Amino acid sequence: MTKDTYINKVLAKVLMVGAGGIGCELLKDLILMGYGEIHIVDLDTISLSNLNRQFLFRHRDIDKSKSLTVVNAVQPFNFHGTQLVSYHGSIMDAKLFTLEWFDQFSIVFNALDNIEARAYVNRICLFLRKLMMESGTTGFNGQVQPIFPYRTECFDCTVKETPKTFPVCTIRSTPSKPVHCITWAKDFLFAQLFNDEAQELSAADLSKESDNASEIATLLKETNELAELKAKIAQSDFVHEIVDKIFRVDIERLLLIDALWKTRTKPEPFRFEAYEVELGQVSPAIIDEETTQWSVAENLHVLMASILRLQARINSGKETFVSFDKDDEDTLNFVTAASNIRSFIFLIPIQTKFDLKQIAGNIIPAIATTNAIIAGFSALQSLNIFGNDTVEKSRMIFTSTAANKFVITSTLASGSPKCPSCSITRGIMRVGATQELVLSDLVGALKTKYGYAEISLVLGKSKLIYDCDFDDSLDNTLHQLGFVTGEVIQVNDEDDELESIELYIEVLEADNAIQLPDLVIGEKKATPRAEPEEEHPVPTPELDGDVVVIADEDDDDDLMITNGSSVKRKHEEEEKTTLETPLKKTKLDEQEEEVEILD
Ligand SMILES: Nc1ncnc2c1ncn2[C@@H]1O[C@H](COP(=O)(O)OP(=O)(O)OP(=O)(O)O)[C@@H](O)[C@H]1O
Ligand SMILES: [Zn+2]
Repeated sequence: MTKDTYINKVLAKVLMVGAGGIGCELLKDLILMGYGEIHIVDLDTISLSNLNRQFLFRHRDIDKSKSLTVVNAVQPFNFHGTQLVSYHGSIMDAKLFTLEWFDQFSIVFNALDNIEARAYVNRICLFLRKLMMESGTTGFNGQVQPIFPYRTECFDCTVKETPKTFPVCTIRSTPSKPVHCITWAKDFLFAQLFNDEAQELSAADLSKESDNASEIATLLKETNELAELKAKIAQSDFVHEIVDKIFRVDIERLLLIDALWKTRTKPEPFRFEAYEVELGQVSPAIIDEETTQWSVAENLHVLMASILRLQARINSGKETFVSFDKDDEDTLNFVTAASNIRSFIFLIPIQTKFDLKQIAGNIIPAIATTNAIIAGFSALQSLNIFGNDTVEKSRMIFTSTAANKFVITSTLASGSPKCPSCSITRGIMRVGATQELVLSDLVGALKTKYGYAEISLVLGKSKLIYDCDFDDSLDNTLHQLGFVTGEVIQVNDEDDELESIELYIEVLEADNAIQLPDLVIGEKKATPRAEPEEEHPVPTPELDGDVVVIADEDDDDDLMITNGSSVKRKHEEEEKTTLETPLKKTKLDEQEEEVEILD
């Protein structure tokens, strides 16, 4: 490191987003490297399952804020006296984290676990032309991507595959894989019985997925009966009624729908009586045997035991409902046993509790070593930023499981001309008095400033607020239309001659003018926000068994049932198992071979 690099680094203020698996490692590295000031943002609290790899946390820290806890945890080795500032909140909270706030940092290190937050930070860094060090790991795979805005590929330059979901009818009527039964047990059965916030699908939702009227009627009936049973949760025969309904009555009803079984093997309704003797001989210790495959009677024992415990928790009044959590033994036991008995009925292989936990909870195990390697390279790569030839010296880094190489590097590619984020000219628009300024003021200002003859305006992801055929809102105030700090507006040339632009809206308290950024607007070339094109197919990784990562709104590691999708049953065979984030191909400078890149 040269003297200049050292001085610049010591003076630098950097941001680290995410204090989880990569974040803990990265913070340690940045502190030991002697960065002057590090700000840390994380929205989460520490949970038991974090402790095996997020080494800055201890058992006593469970339920405490991650970002606040890491700051104290690193003090014993904060040899260079790095200033640390932490924030508990989502980086996407534009009120808390304004553009001005982002602008104070020389580098933004992403140590996140979801596409949405990464893409958000990417866009902010593009607006501010700020360097971002993107990193991610999944199991043994990991990568670091330095992003120099408008010079090298940004996070959105490669197509990110939407996480996999399953058609509802596969889950509810015709499961064929363990993961279908797990999803049913966790997202349908468990949620319906023990979680008040569970939402059930309407007939309209179901009809989008199946053309079979009797199937839809059966599924709705199933759910209504479950809701009636749930009302009996405090009663002593609850357990037997549940088992009989879900594993016998519901299955018998499904069997009446001939169309479902023309090409599929029929399920066999479960008869409690057939296992009564064996059930009496099951050792209660079976519940702790995580890596053995339980017999049908053992699954039945665990199911009944877990229902009793969950029933007692709710009856005690301490909890009004219980949510599935892979670290909550009662919920995991219930889902394992219910899923396995359903698998048995549908002639699908049974899973051990250990395997099921991976699938239902944390799907691809996070590996501490991969996090450590990736965090190390993320920190090391940041040193390039302070020297000369920064782009030329920077590399993408990938972990490798090949016998003779641990990491693979590649030079940074330039941004894709089709990228919805970095192929578009962007700037920051500052507006005050949004309660007084009306849309026509803005339309006029935009046309004058940028030379458009006629424009259309799209607010946020897709809200068209103005074009020449839709001028109803011209007299509405910007406030009424939803102009708030953090929102983005896209300006398109109705004549298709000039490029579109995207403006980040920053609402100012005092000033009442519209301040538009100076932008050079060329002739129209690519269509912004274009759909990803076929010519860059995203390969689907081969995974063993049914390991999948599927995101829902709250937890990126959750499985979920497709809900209201327009995919009908005939497409169900097309379902794919995917990683949380996409893979793409890139050329390598050293090996001249192609590798798969994991974001
Ligand atoms: N929008 C966001 N703003 C701030 N922090 C975020 C945001 N989204 C995710 N994070 C944080 O990024 C970190 C990612 O770390 P990691 O991948 O290890 O996930 P985790 O939730 O700690 O672990 P696991 O999901 O495996 O239990 C988490 O601490 C998470 O809270
Ligand atoms: Zn891009």
